[in-house]
Amino acid sequence: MAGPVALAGAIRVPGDKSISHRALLFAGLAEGESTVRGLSRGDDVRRTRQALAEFGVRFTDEDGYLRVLGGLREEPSTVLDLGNSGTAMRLIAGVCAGQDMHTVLTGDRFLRARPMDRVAVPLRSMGATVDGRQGGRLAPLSIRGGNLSGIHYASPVASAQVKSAVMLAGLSAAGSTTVVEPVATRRHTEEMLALFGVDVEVDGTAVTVRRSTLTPAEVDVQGDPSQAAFWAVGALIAPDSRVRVDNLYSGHGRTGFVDVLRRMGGRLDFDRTTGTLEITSGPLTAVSIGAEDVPGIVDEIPVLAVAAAAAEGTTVISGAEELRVKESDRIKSTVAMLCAFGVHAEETPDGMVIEGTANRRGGEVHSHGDHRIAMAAAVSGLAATGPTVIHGWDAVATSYPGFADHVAELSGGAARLREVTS
Ligand SMILES: O=C(O)C1=C[C@@H](OP(=O)(O)O)[C@@H](O)[C@H](O)C1
Ligand SMILES: C=C(OP(=O)(O)O)C(=O)O
Repeated sequence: MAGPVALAGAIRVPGDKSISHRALLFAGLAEGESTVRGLSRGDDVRRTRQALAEFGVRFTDEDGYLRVLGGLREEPSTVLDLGNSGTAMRLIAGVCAGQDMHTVLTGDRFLRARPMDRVAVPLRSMGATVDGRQGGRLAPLSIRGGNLSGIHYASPVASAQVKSAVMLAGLSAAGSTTVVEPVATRRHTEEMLALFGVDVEVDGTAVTVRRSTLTPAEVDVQGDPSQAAFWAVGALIAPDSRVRVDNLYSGHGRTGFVDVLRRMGGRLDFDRTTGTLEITSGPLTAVSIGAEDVPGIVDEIPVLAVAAAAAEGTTVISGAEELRVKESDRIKSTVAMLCAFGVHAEETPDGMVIEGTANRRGGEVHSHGDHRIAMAAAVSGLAATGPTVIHGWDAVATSYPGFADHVAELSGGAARLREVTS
C-alpha cells in the first residue's frame, strides 16, 4: 500500500463487537426466540455463536437478521475454542459458572497467554470450580459450575469483561451479586440485560443483579465506534479528507476517542442521537492522556497513537498498563509500529511517549497477531510517503473482515491493500 491518499465518502462500519457478543449470549440464555440484526461478522463473534451452539442454542440465518432459539440444554461434548477473543472467553466463563455442567474453554496462542485469573478468582468465590494452567491463570480453563452464591466484588481492574462475567454468573446465584469498578467501563451488559427483561441496579460504579431468567428480545446492533476510530484518525491525518460514518453506537464508555481527537484540535462533528460522525482533515496538536481517559479509549489507543505521531508536539500516554494484556502487548507493538514509520516513540511502564512529526515514511510493520495494530498501521500508511507492508494482516478478520474494501472505497481506489504472509 502506498500513501499519502485523501479519504472521502460515507460508510457504515461493522456491528459493534462488544454488543454482538452480548446479543448472542443473552439470546442464547433466554428460553424462546430472539432476533439479532446488524451482528459483527468478525471471527471473534463467530466463536461465541459456535460455543453457544455446543450448549444446544439454535441459530438460523435469515435475510438481514439472525434468529436465535435460546436455552442452554446440553453440556458441551467438546472443548470450546474461542479463537482470539478475550470477551468471548471471559463472558462465557461467567455463563459456565452458573451452569451445572463441566466446560473447557481454550483459544489461540495469543488468547492462551492472556490473564484469566481476573475472572477465575471472583467466579471461584461464588462457588464455581475453575482451574487452568498456572493455577487457573491461563487457558485452557476448566469450569464446573452451578450452586452459586452472590458476592460483593470490588474489582481490582477497570474491566467490562470482568464486570460482565461476574454479572452473568450472578444471574444464576442465590442472593444478590454486586460488582464495584475502580473506574466506570462500557455498560453494554447492563443495557442489554435490561432489554432482555432483567432488573439491573446501577449506583455510580456499582452494579447489582439477582437470580433472573431472561425474556427473548429483538436486538439491533449499531455500528462499532472502535472501528470508526480508524476512519476518524485516517480522515484527520490524510490531507484533503472528509469522511462520514453513519449509525454508530454512542452510549457510555465508547466514544472517548472523539473527545481525545477534539482535544487534539481535530474537526469532528458527532450527532449522538443519530450516531453520525463527520470528520474533516486538519492539523493536530499533542495531548496528554491519563488513567481516567483509558477505559473509554482502551481499544483505540493504537490508532490514537497514529494521530499523535502526526500531531505537533509530544504526546504522553500514561495509566494504560492494561494494554500490555490485550491481543498483543499493545504498548510494545504500538511503539514498534510507530518507529517503523520513522516516528520517535518510546515505551514507559504504563504507556508511551510519542514525538509528532510531519515526515512519516511508509514502513514494514508486524501485527503481532493483533487486529488493531494491523489496522492502525494501515491508517498510518495512508498518510505516509511511500509503501507500507503489514505482516500478519490476517488478524484483521477477528473484528473487521471488510476493512480493506473500505480502504479502497474511501480512497476512490487510490489505496489498495495486498496481503503478505508473515
Ligand atoms: O467488554 C467488552 O466487550 C470489552 C471490554 C474491553 O476489555 P476489558 O474489559 O478487559 O478492558 C475491551 O478491550 C474489549 O475489546 C471488549
Ligand atoms: C481487546 C479486544 O478484544 P478482546 O479482549 O475481546 O480480545 C479488542 O478488540 O481490541
